[in-house]
Amino acid sequence: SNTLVQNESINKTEEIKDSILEHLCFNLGKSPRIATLHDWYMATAYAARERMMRNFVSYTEKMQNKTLKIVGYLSAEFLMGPHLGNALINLGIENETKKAIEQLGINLNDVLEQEEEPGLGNGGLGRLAACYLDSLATLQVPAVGYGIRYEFGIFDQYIRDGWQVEATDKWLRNGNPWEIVKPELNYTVKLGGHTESYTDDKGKYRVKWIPASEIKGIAYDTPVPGYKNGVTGILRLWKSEAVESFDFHAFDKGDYYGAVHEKVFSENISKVLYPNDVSDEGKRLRLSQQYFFVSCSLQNAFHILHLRGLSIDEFPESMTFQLNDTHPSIAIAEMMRLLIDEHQVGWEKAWDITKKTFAYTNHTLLPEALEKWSLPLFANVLPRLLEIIYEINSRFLLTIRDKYPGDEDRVRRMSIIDERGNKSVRMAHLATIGSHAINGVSALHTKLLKQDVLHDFYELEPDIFFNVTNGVTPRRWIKLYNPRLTSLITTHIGESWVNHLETDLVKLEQYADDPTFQQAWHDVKRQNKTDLAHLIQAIVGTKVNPDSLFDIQVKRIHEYKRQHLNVLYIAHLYNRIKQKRTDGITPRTFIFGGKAAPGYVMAKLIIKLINSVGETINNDPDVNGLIKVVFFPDFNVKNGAHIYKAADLSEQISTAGKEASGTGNMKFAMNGALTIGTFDGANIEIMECVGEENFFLFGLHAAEVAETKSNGYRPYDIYNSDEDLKQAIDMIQSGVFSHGDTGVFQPFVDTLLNYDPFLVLKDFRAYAECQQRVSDAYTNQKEWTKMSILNVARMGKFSSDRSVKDYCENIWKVNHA
Ligand SMILES: CCc1ccc([C@H](C)CC(=O)N[C@@H]2O[C@H](CO)[C@@H](O)[C@H](O)[C@H]2O)cc1
Repeated sequence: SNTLVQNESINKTEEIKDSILEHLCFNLGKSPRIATLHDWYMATAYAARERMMRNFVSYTEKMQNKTLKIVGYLSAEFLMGPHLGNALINLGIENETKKAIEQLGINLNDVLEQEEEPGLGNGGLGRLAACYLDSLATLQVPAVGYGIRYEFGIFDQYIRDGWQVEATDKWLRNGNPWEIVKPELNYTVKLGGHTESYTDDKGKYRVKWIPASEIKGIAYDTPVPGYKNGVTGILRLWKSEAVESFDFHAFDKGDYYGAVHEKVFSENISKVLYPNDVSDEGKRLRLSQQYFFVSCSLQNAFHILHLRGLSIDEFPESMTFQLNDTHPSIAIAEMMRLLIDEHQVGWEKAWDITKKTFAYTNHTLLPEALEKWSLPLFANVLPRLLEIIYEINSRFLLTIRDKYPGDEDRVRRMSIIDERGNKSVRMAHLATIGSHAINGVSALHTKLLKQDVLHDFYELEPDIFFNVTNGVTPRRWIKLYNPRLTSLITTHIGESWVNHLETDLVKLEQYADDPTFQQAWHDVKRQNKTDLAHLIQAIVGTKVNPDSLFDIQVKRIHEYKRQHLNVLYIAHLYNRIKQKRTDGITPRTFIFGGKAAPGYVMAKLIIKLINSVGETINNDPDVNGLIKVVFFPDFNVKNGAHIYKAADLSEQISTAGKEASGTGNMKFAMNGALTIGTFDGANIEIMECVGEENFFLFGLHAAEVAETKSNGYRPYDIYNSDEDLKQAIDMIQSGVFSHGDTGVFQPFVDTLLNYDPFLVLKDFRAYAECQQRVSDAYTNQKEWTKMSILNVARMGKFSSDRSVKDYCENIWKVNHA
């Protein structure tokens, strides 16, 4: 009965309070009287971690079970976001902890704000890995996330005079209560040097790698709680250290720098995350980082195999690895090296084990994002791995010549080695040839992958190509970050939806026409918008109207994501307002957010343009607040918490065929925003689920984009044929938004009028007309609210639980809860 439940909750509150006070004393050596907010955060974090560790230990015990197949998720990025809030939700103690902390005279939100975000990722790929770890634990799939413990994550973004300014992300400066160092789990990784072949005592041909340097990798484990199931998964991140951290002899000789040189060199490997999320820089340190964490992870896997008393032959049945894009794909060659050089397995058997063990997920079709390592660099950093790749390649090309006799062009196209120019290693080819399954991340993306980037490989082995459409975890992205919507949903359909989204969320449909429910739904959104308006006022200093339509575009800044199409429309609206052509213009607040890769000049110029247009419009009395423009700085998981729940309109306007999937689109729709979007990535599947009538679609389809380009696209002609567009561009060019400075945005205008590689001008008119349909629809709040309810109700498919189940059933062949 509920008195029992109440008592139980009271006891739990007491328990948690005591536990927080104990950790404050034992771990922090502080009394409540002098404790800082950060101390209370640390104490609460330890209290939560304590509850996870019991499950953690029993879970690692469970992993000993020989029959289980463990999933290893290899990713150079894990964008986990703050841990505390999520831990309380998944442990089911958020209410009791809130009470306990209040009884100690503090506010839970203030404590949560204290946590530094572990920004160990750039964007979509890194966040997807984090959502998948949550679902793996919630679905009780034995799994380990393997990655790099960067000392500095993605940079903090500041906006100075409208420009992005990067600052080092010292996320570890106040310590990290969530990680447990495992010094006993350390592995040596070789770099550089050369190889020597010899015949071993059994007369067998062997190769020895004499490295130029050796690095030590130390494991740091972070517990990953499943949702209310007593399961805690593992995120195992590797930190690089020197094998010998102090060279006494160099010191003796007074060569003080020499004495610590190895230490500095070694620790540099896991020092910082590369902040690019599309263009491959091909830097030596990046390749060393990739090989470092992959080698540590595979050596750890063989260690676990041994601890489980399993033989090398049983490797593929006992452990399977997912390659999160090509960044860890050197694993294919490293597996072969460990099997052949360290375990004396023959080539064929080693290859059989390797191919059965690995699967590869592609996350982008952009040519500049496909990793290709220059051969000389590769040979210099990883000489033994290159030898093995040559052997893999020559044996593979034999099968191609066999299957397609005389088709040398196909051989050239499929080779891992790109012989053109100064030769390079195509990592997507290595990943594909060495995997038993390849998948894209949305139906359209997988189709284009088969048609285009990996077409030859698809023709060769069509059955190993799968689609697994992305998903996001409803625990963090609805229950944690939108508590008002969560309780409205739960009071109407129960709470099973949180981990049965596919089957249960749709129960909401029955309330779509219910006026009371509609009102409550509208109020939730209104309150969330008010909260965001306060935050924007506090951080940016701009006053926005929570009754205006909140039109939000938050994601990494990139030309294919077309933030500049959005800005062009805003300039057009401003132009109409200045010309007193305001009919049909609904009050709107345009909110942007997103980081630009530090070396991406055009992306940084687009940030400046957004801020300049905003400054002009927000301070123009003629506009009088009809529209406002805000650039929300430092967009990350923590700030996303305030943004997704407050949107009326989600901008998913990438050039068709360029956004592999998108996951922000899912987070917005799951929180009641309607989408204006192109026929691209997962937008298509979202529209199929929510219904075309509840989605604002516009623009060219991928095939039309290709056709437009192949027919010779002349953006200037469109500029001259669309007066509204022309005037909007002329305003930017003539310095209307830059205090008369006609130079600052010249590169932007030139690129647009002469190249426009992402067809912004071509889609402008359709976008503007679609935005008018949005404005018209928003005037009917009842209808809009109904559409919003139906959007949420029909988003069940996009839970990361469904995605992980797809991987379990089609690729990893493992059971799940
Ligand atoms: C070599 C530099 C680099 C770094 C990261 C990447 C990632 C693949 C970029 C990325 O995050 N891709 C995004 O992955 C998401 C998860 O699948 C998708 O939803 C996005 O559409 C895709 O852009 C490419 C190249």
